[in-house]
Amino acid sequence: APSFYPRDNSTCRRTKVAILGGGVAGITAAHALSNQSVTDFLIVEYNGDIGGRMAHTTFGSGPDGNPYTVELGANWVQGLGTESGPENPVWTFAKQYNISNTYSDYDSILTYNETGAVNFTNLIDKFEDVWTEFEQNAGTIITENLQDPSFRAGLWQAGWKPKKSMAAQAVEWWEWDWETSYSPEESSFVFGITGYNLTFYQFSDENNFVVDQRGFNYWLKGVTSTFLKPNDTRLLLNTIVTNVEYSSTGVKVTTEDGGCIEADYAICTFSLGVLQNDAVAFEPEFPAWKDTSISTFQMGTYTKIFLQFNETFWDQDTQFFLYADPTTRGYYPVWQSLSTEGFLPGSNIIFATVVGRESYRIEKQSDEETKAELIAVLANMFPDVSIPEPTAIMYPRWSNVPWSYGSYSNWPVGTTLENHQNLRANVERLYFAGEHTSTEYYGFLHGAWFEGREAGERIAGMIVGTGGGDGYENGTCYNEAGCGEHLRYEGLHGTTEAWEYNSLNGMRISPFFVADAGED
Ligand SMILES: Cc1cc2nc3c(=O)[nH]c(=O)nc-3n(C[C@H](O)[C@H](O)[C@H](O)COP(=O)(O)OP(=O)(O)OC[C@H]3O[C@@H](n4cnc5c(N)ncnc54)[C@H](O)[C@@H]3O)c2cc1C
Repeated sequence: APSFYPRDNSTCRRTKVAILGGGVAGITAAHALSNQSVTDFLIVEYNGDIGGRMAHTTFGSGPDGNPYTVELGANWVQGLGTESGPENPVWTFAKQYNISNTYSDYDSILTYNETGAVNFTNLIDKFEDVWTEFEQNAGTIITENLQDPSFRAGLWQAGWKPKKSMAAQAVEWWEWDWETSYSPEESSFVFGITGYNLTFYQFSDENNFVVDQRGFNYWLKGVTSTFLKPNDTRLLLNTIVTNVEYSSTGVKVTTEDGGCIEADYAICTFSLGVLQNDAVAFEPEFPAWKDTSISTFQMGTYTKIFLQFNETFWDQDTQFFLYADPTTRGYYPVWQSLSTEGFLPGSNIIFATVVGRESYRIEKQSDEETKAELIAVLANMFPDVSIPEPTAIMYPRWSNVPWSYGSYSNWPVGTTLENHQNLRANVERLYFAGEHTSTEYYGFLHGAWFEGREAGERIAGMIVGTGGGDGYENGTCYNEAGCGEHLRYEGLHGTTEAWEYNSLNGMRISPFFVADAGED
């Protein structure tokens, strides 16, 4: 008998599929199972609510004395879609559940340095010209199976060399680090380009910012209510997984409250940060191919720091304020006004964003220390204003959140599709899904959505289609790339071959097709 059999059978709950995590991927996995009439599943969630990194909290106070709702994690629907083309599923649901949102107008921007307002928006145009050139270079790397260089090298070869200009570095941060939470030096060139294209060319280049006072996760609750009853006993909230024992016949999950679940299959949707920080014990230890992928991919940190004042002393009609610090790249570079029409007008709330090393630095500081730095930056940006004392300050410390350990994943330099496929691949009966397993849309809500669906369908295909010789057959497998086990690579090649860009490796859409569409 497999070693995971519980010492005391009577204490374990039995289910067909244990879904570990109730974020977007976990919920869509459960939805996919339900759609194939597999209703014997349990969702185990650390927090008291579903949504995971689509998480909100209350902040400051409004005219009625009640606080505002602000998003700590995901805030935008990114790449909405067009009438004729495919639509981002998150956008489809955002519309269905009337999620309040506003189009992010990236032309609504003012630029600053330590002397105050200075117009360097021409550098934004210049960067965008370079982008057109280097995406062609990325195409060549793919077709010719060449080595994946850093995003920095890609920029450099296309003529973008910002070293001597803090303004150019601020623009680069706005265009790159702000999205990926890593620097160009740390990021993959090829998968940076494909990731960008598959969201912003396949769907559209529009990003809509959510200000719904019910919270962004309201749509996910709506979706959940279509297949779970209120207080459904299949959703275990406030339940922390501590151990996962897996084998070729099943999975046993132990929770901090002493409970356990025995399942035929499990889908682990914990973030890459959770996997990297040994927050959950997996037994047996993962094989080398799995560990290599977990340690290779990066978990970034993205921090929004919210400030409320008694007045709005910045331009009320502008959405974005970009600051080039004289000495430190990425030092409180982007500021967003929530006091602007379409957001939370009259709220007097503005927030700054930092990522990566700056996030780690301020996570170790007190709110007071960070507040002093923010006020000094605002004093640089607005030399004619005597910056008032904020009435509220708040920021999350994502890299220490025990159910996330970071914000979202990124692809490092010199990666291959094979290495990433190993991040997606199941180990025996334990399957994986989440934003980090998405080849096409890593880092995004919709990445988690597609991967959760695929994991649910792969398993449903096995459960529903037991009549077939392979354990599943046509008609019962909904997943385009097949059901059952994932492809995996026990020996990794140095580069990715052009034909490997296929759905078996999580690339359902051709990166070439998208690059062509983008050129039109
Ligand atoms: C600051 C920030 C900004 C972002 N901005 C955007 C954006 O604007 N647009 C966008 O599309 N995406 C954005 N993202 C990314 C987006 O939030 C994620 O891609 C997505 O929410 C990930 O969903 P998931 O299901 O893969 O993982 P998660 O949401 O992390 O779900 C995993 C679940 O597992 C649970 N869990 C973890 N450990 C345990 C345990 N031991 N026991 C039980 N349960 C556990 C967690 O509580 C969580 O609910 C942002 C993320 C952050 C943090």
